[in-house]
Formats: sequence, C-alpha cells, structure tokens
Amino acid sequence: MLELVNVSKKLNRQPVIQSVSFRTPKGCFHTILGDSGTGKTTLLKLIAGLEKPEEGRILLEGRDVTAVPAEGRRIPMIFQQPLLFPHLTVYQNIAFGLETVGWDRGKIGEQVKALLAVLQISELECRMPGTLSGGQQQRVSIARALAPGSSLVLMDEPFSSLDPSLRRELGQQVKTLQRQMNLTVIFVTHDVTEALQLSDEILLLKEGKVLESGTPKELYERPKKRATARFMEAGNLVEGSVAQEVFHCALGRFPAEGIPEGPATGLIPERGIVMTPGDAGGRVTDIRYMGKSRRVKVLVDDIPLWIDDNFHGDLSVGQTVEIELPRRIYLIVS
Ligand SMILES: Nc1ncnc2c1ncn2[C@@H]1O[C@H](COP(=O)(O)OP(=O)(O)OP(=O)(O)O)[C@@H](O)[C@H]1O
Repeated sequence: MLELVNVSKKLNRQPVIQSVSFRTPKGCFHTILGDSGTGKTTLLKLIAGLEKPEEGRILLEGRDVTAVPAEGRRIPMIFQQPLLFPHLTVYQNIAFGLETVGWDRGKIGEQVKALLAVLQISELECRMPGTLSGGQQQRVSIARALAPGSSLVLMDEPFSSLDPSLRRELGQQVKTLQRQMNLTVIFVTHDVTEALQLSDEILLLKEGKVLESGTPKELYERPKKRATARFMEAGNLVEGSVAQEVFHCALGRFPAEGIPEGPATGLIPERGIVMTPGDAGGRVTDIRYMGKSRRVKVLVDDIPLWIDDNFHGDLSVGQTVEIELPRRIYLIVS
C-alpha cells in the first residue's frame, strides 16, 4: 500500500536521506529504527508530503503521490509532543478534523465516542487538554489522528516523553488498535526494545541509508550485517575466520557449512550460554540484576561474554565459573 522507490533528500545541501526504498503492505506495523539524527523524521515528512524528495518516487495504493502536497495526501501524523488545541475540549479536539471535512453531527458523535472508548478515555470527553496528564493527552492525539478513518498513520516517537511503564502500556494499546482496525502504521523510534516488541517489520536506518530490514526476529537473531547485530545488541560478537567450513575463534571451533572462507563474526546470544559454578573456564567481572534474570559478564580467555543467567544462586565478581557454549553459532560475514 505504501512504497518508496530510491527516495533521496538533502537539507541544507547535506544528504539526509539517500536512495531509500521500501514497501509497507496493508495492515503492517512498520518501524523505522535508528540513532538520533539519522533521518527518521525526515523520512516520515517525505511520506506525509511535508518535504519533497529530490529523487525517487512515493506510491500510495499504487498511485504516484510524489508531487502531491500534504493537503492532498491527508496522512495523519502523531508527534512526540501531543499537539492539541488548548481552548477545545477533548471531544471537540477529536471532532475538529471531521467537522472541517463536512461530516454530519450524528456521525461525528458516533466516531468520537467509539474512539474514546477504544482508547479508554471516555471519562475525559469534556476535559480541557491542559488538565490532562501527558499519557492522556497522547491518547487524545491518537484518537484525533485516527478519527477521519485513514488506514495509514505516521507516528514519530509518540511515547518517548512518557515514563517507561506508561510507554509500554500505550505501545501495547496502539498495537492492539492497529490489529483491530487493520491499520498500516509507520512508526519511528530509536528504542530497540520498543521496535522489537511492536513491529511486524523493521527498517534500520543509518546515516540516511537503509542498513537492513526484516522482521524483529530476523534482525535480532539472524542479522546479515555486523552493524545490525551491534545496533540491535543481539548478543556477543566474536571475531574469527572461516577455513574449510569451520569457524575458528578464540573460543574454539564451530561448524560453518556453506560459509565462504575468510573473516567472519560469530553471534552468541546471551541466553545461549550456560554458566555453572566451577573452577575453570571463566571469571565473573560484572553482575547486573535485571529482575527476572541477571546479566553476568564473564571473561573467557580474555574474551568478554555477557550471559543472561536465570540461575539465581550466589555469584560474586571475581568468582570462577564454568561456561558451556552452544555447539553451533550464527555467523555474519558482511
Ligand atoms: N530543516 C532542516 N535543515 C537542515 N538540516 C536539517 C533540518 N531538519 C533536519 N536536519 C538534519 O537532518 C538530519 C536528520 O534529521 P531527522 O530529524 O530526520 O533525524 P531523526 O533520525 O529523526 O533524529 P531524532 O531521532 O533525533 O529526531 C540531522 O542531521 C538534522 O540535523
């Protein structure tokens, strides 16, 4: 339903978006993930028609809208800070866009009440925005953006000003809403965990270019590039090389069938390593308590390995432990 083909954009004569292509099917929660300043907001503005690309094409439902301005595309966008009219009630804020396009009063009432109910803010209908919490205001902005019934919605870090538990709650609520209404959402974030939890597809952007794209599982467990594995904090990366279908590294030898000869990086998930008390193998150098598990850093032959440890027995920094690595590890060659 949404497609970008080799889209490029310069701002202040600097390339900000460079030949970006992707396709978002209908009903997909598609996240644009990347560091600050990497061009995520610019990409959303290009989709909304708030910026015009120098090169490339933007297609909506197969129609080329590259030259169509924002007013002609009418794609709702939700920003980090809720932008509500301060002098209108919650109801009036949500109804506003519907009145301007000529909906009749009965239909507006039904739509506003339905959205208030879905977002669990029916009791706020008559309140003024200034009397609401940040999370409540953001719920109202989401209701207002969804009101005209667009099947495509753009969201630019919509939860980043909220505290972590509210952020998770609202994220899950938006995800449920997106599924129920079969919305196509283009969601911008720099938060890897948020992207992994909410997305159907992730586009990883780096310095204005697509570094890699795929499902959360693909990018986290089977990244094609080292840079992706690093960004996703996918696990322990161990350098080595492949010779005759065997990967050699400081931690030992691992099968590497079908992998080309030469340098490679092994990816060992933190939860893929078993650690038991013992007097050989590794030395604990750091312990971070995470609640359900703990992250333990162990030096094995001078290689630091992070381990996700569910065994909550006594453990202290400086202690020696035995380490069991998986028999097979995933290898990255680019
Ligand atoms: N109007 C502008 N004029 C000149 N440069 C700009 C303009 N807007 C953004 N930029 C630059 O373009 C680059 C990309 O900015 P953009 O806001 O798209 O990044 P982002 O990934 O959304 O960042 P963040 O996560 O910090 O919001 C940055 O280097 C930024 O300084």
